[in-house]
Amino acid sequence: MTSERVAVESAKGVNGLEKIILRETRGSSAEVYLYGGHVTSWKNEHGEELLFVSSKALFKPPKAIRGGIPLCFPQFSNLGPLEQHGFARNKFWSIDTDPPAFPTNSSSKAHIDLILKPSEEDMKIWPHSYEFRLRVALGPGGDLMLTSRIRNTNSDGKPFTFTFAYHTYFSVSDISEVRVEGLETHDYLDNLQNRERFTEQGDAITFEGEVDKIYLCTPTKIAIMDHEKKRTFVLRKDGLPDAVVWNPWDKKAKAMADFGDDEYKHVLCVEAAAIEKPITLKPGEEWRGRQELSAVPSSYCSGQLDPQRVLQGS
Ligand SMILES: O=P(O)(O)OC[C@H]1O[C@@H](O)[C@H](O)[C@@H](O)[C@@H]1O
Repeated sequence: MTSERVAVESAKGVNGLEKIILRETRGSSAEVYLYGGHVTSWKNEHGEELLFVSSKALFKPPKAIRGGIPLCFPQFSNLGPLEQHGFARNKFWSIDTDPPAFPTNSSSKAHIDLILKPSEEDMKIWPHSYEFRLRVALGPGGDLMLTSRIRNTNSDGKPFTFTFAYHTYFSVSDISEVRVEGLETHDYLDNLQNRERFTEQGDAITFEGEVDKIYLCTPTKIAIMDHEKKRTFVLRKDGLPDAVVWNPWDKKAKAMADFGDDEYKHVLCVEAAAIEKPITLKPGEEWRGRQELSAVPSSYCSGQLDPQRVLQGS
C-alpha cells in the first residue's frame, strides 16, 4: 500500500549514514539514524523542526551526534567506569524486523523498531549480554513516542545494572524566554557543584546561565514553555523517575568543537532518565522506559496560561 511506504522510508543521511524517515498522514515527521539509534529530527505538521541539532554536529563515528535524542546507556554521564553517557549512542543499531508484541495499542503506522546487541568486542568493555529494543513512533497528532525495552540475556546467571537517559535537545527560540514547569520543589543533584543535593525553589525554572542538574523523583509530566514561539513542549515519561536539565551556556559552548558558540541560546536539554536508583536486571528480566513528546501552541502572555492546566490536562 502506498500509505505504508510513505509512513516509513529508508534513506541516506549526512555522510551516507543510514536513516529512517517516519511520516504521519497530517504532515508531521521524524528521522532516526541507525548510528546511535538516534532521533535527529521531529517536525510538526507545518514542517517546523522541534529538536535542536547543532550546525557543527559531526555525524561521524565514533562521536555521538550533537543534538536530537542521544540514548545514554548503560551509564549516564561519568557515573561509572564506562565512557561518558555509555556506548549505545555511538553504536550501529539494526532494524528489528520481528519485534516481540508491544503492549501499547498505538495504531500509528509511522513507527520503526531498532535493536542493539553487544558484539564480542563490546563485551570486553561491558561483559554482559543484552537486547536493547527501541521503538520510535509518531502519533496521529504528531506526538513523538520512544519506548526502550532492555533485556538481560546473560547465560552466566549474572544480573547487570545500568543508568539511562533520553538526552533530548529541544529547539527553543531564546533560552532566556523559556520556563520549565513540573520540577519546582523537587530535589536535584547539581552537576556543577560536585553533585551536591539541593531543593528547587520558586514557581518555575528559568535560565540565566549554565545549568546541569539531575532532578530526582520527578512527576510523569514536565512542560517546557517557549514564550517567544508561543509553544509548549509536554514531556510525558514512564519508568524514568529522574529528569536532567542541561544548557552549557556561552563558555562551555565555546569549548565544544561540535557546538556553535551562540547555539546555547536556542537549545534546552530536558532528559527523562533513571539515574539515582540504577536499574538491575536478572537474566530473563526486561525493563521498559518510555518518553512521549508533544508540542502544543501556548498562548502564554502576561500569565494567561495556567501551567497547572498544561501539566494536569490529558
Ligand atoms: O558532551 P556530552 O557527552 O554529549 O554531554 C553533554 C552533557 O550531557 C548532560 O546530560 C550532562 O548532564 C552534562 O554534564 C554533559 O556535559
